[in-house]
Amino acid sequence: MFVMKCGGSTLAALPDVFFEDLTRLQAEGEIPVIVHGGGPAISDTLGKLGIETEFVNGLRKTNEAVLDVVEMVLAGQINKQIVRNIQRSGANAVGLSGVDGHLIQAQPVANAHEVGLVGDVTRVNAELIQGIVGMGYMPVIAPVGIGADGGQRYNINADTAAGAVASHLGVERMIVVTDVPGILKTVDGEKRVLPSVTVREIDEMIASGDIYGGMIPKVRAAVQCIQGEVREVVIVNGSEPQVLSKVLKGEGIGTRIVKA
Ligand SMILES: Nc1ncnc2c1ncn2[C@@H]1O[C@H](COP(=O)(O)OP(=O)(O)O)[C@@H](O)[C@H]1O
Ligand SMILES: CC(=O)N[C@@H](CCC(=O)OP(=O)(O)O)C(=O)O
Repeated sequence: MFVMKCGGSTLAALPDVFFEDLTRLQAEGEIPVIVHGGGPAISDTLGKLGIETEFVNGLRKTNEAVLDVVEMVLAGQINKQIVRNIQRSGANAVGLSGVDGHLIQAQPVANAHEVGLVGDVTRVNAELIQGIVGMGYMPVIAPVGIGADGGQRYNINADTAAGAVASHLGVERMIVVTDVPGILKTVDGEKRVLPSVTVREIDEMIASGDIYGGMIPKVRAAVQCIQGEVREVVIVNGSEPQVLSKVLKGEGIGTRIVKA
């Protein structure tokens, strides 16, 4: 089993072969568990509705009105689009949000006074995921969390949610699919993909500004989950043909984030 996080930056551009690759892997027993984003689509709909949106350190400032849109777009539009794409390629998929079956339990983030109803994951219902997988369906998870009291919803960054799902499931590998071929660094005036980076190098790259914006929650989630059972997190570009198979075969593709 492996966790695959699919970013909103790349979702619309994912080719049919990406979903065919996913389906083949499932048939071979690799079992993908998918957590998806959809940041650009949320911003789009908020814009159409005239609701202002703002990011603080990569997290969307979220109130109840924003949360309504986040849930509608992520758990509705995007989640079902991915489920349809997987089903079209011949596999079985079930879409859920973190609210369903208390799949992702959350609590307010430490800087809730700045970002509002944004959550950190406290618990993942791994049994529910195992059950869905056991029935032969690929779980497709939208990162909306639910409080322990079952009342409050939370907007969770999709990278953070994926990292937490990977940790709680105890998978060996998380693959982060995005719109760049890995972590890039400018060397001698040329942008290069780093084949692997350690936790220490990540800290240095954030401090120097080499890693910024949407890459920050990805590397933070990666660092957090490789402290546990997850052996490596690989960041890849979704438009690379058969990218998931290549990662699982150990081909040197994208950037691997490893403990040391
Ligand atoms: N060092 C880096 N290497 C590659 N991309 C980076 C780096 N630092 C920041 N980024 C930015 O991170 C973006 C990916 O994050 P994001 O747009 O949030 O994607 P997603 O929607 O897939 O989560 C890249 O398109 C790039 O602009
Ligand atoms: C708290 C927070 O920022 N949540 C994100 C959830 C979606 C997401 O993370 O999507 P990407 O993976 O496409 O960036 C948001 O509202 O945009």
